[in-house]
Amino acid sequence: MYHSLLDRRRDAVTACVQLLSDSSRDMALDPRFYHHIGHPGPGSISSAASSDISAATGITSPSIISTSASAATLRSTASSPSFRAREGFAIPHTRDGMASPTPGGNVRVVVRVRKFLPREIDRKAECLISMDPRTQMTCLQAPKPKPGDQGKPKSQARGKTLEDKSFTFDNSFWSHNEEDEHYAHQEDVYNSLGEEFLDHNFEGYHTCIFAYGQTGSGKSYTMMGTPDRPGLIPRTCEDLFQRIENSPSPDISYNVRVSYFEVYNEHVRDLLVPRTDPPHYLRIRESPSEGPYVKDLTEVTARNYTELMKFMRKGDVSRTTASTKMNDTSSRSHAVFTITLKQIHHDLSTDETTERTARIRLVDLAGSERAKSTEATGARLREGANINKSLTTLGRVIAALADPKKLRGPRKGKELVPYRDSILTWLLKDSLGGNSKTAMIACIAPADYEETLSTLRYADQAKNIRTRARVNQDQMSAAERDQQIAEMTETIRTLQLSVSQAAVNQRASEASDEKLEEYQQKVEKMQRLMEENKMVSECKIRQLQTENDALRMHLKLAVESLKNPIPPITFEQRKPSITSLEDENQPPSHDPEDREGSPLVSDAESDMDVWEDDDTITDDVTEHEAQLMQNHMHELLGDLSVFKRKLATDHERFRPIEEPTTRKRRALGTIVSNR
Ligand SMILES: Nc1ncnc2c1ncn2[C@@H]1O[C@H](COP(=O)(O)OP(=O)(O)OP(=O)(O)O)[C@@H](O)[C@H]1O
Repeated sequence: MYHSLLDRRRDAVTACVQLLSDSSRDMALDPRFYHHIGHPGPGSISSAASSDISAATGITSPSIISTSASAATLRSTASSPSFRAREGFAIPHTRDGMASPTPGGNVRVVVRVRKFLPREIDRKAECLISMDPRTQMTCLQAPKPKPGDQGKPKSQARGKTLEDKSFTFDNSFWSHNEEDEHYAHQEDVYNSLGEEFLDHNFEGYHTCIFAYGQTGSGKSYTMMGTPDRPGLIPRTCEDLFQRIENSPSPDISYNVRVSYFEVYNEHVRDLLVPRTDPPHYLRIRESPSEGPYVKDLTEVTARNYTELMKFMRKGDVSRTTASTKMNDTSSRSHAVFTITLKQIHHDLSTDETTERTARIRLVDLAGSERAKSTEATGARLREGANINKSLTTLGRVIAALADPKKLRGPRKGKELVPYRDSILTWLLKDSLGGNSKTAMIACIAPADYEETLSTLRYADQAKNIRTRARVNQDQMSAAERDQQIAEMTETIRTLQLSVSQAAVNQRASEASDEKLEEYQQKVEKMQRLMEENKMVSECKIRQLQTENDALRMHLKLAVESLKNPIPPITFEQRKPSITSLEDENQPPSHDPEDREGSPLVSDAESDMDVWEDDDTITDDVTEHEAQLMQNHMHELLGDLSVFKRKLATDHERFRPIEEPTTRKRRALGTIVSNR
């Protein structure tokens, strides 16, 4: 139905344009009319073919975005969002759901050195780091020998081999002293890393940025920042919504969801729910399609930047921190902030929807620490041990991924990456070695040789990891989507029955638990699908409203143009130059006979007569044509109303009646009461 209406409307508008072009051959139509309908206007037909504006509707097609995005090299700041990702939906049309594979990329590794903290200033610490902004090289100098080491060569001081070391990274951020012209502010870190990663998200890639380093090296400062110096996470959130709000295309809908959890002492805790005593820990599951995930993790929709920040702060407050000797507010857990960006593009002409999903994972790891330096005891010591355990596993995972040959097990070709040896690495499996574009920010303190060397070695190894990021894209017609929902409804009904049956029969609780879990997952998936359907129908309504407005404006302008045509521009003919030369030598004639003989005067007069005649004829024609077109337009508006009514019905049908969580709870409540 949508198609036939659309085709009819398109034909009619084209006919109107043709009609107007024909009738305007001898009169000038208001140029605003041509501009408004996206028609090139008389005399510029050839350029129409390359126009990015639909001749039928005047609505900017997404391809115009890619034209503007051809300035792919544009750089921008956080306050002026990047245009690089604005490629619209120039989607590679694969129907298998997973869009075209793209060549894998290496993990991007950057390093950032912080300024001295008061305790370092107090002990007159020396800065061991230097960076070359040209080559992005980071140099670590061996510390000066202590008084007891006097006389020994520098390399043997403290009984250890301490040497100067150099490493080259994708970026070396110098944040040690603000007076330096190369000082890297929070904004600089975002501009050279966060912005590009957000571009990837809009292209449909999953991304992960994680901060790594010893305790007190500046990870939380880089990721979260402070209220007056926001870090990478708040900047990403802000830029994300700025881009969405500035999105010029009415046919793309956006959905942003967020979750936030911490891994504390090898347990996962939801940071978006209030703390409980005893703490409620979540379990980890692995699905064949999604990989490892946290079961029952809260995922909420954020409609704007303010809401997103509210969730971020809520989670931040809930995160486990404590004061240690090395850091007053030391993070005692690994925090994983995840934003899921869904872009749904609806093509009105084919009634097909294309969905891009990107997961933005921003991880602030707990810092590695030496019990000797932190002087921790009791709970702090146990936390430290667990932090170190997961970071050591992370190191082994990085080492395995960076050199997979080393870790080929006894079975030929089988890789052994120890993801499962810690909760952190298991959950980050996909981000570290799978479908993700990943970056590591190695944070270093300026005056700790050994810890910094260890961090730089990790970072150096991580450079060799290759991930296999691909665009996560799905294409579906409206009919397919409806069918999927119908199938899912049926599956849910069957599952619900079998869960109730299992409960009634008091069978092994494990089997019923599995069914229950499967049922929950299906219900959640269906809720998401319904939500997306709602977005698609909202998108259709938006597009139609735009077209409707455009059509009304066309009608108004066309009728105005027909009723009040701009008179054609007449050019005063000049005498041929030879005549002028001849006439210059003669006095002006006042004889009426002479005037009659002059072709110039008589032509001008006859022109005037013709114009008067044309005007009378045109008036009749335009009245008639205006009437014709008005009829056409009325018909079209009628069609559009039918179309809108159909959409409103769809919209009503797919509107979620309750909050998803309430629904889920009720569904579960039903099952529990059935048991
Ligand atoms: N680039 C920087 N500029 C100014 N101050 C910084 C910078 N980096 C870190 N700091 C300061 O250093 C201190 C420690 O930083 P932060 O808490 O971010 O360390 P961390 O690596 O997250 O530590 P932990 O692992 O213990 O949580 C904080 O007071 C922070 O404000």
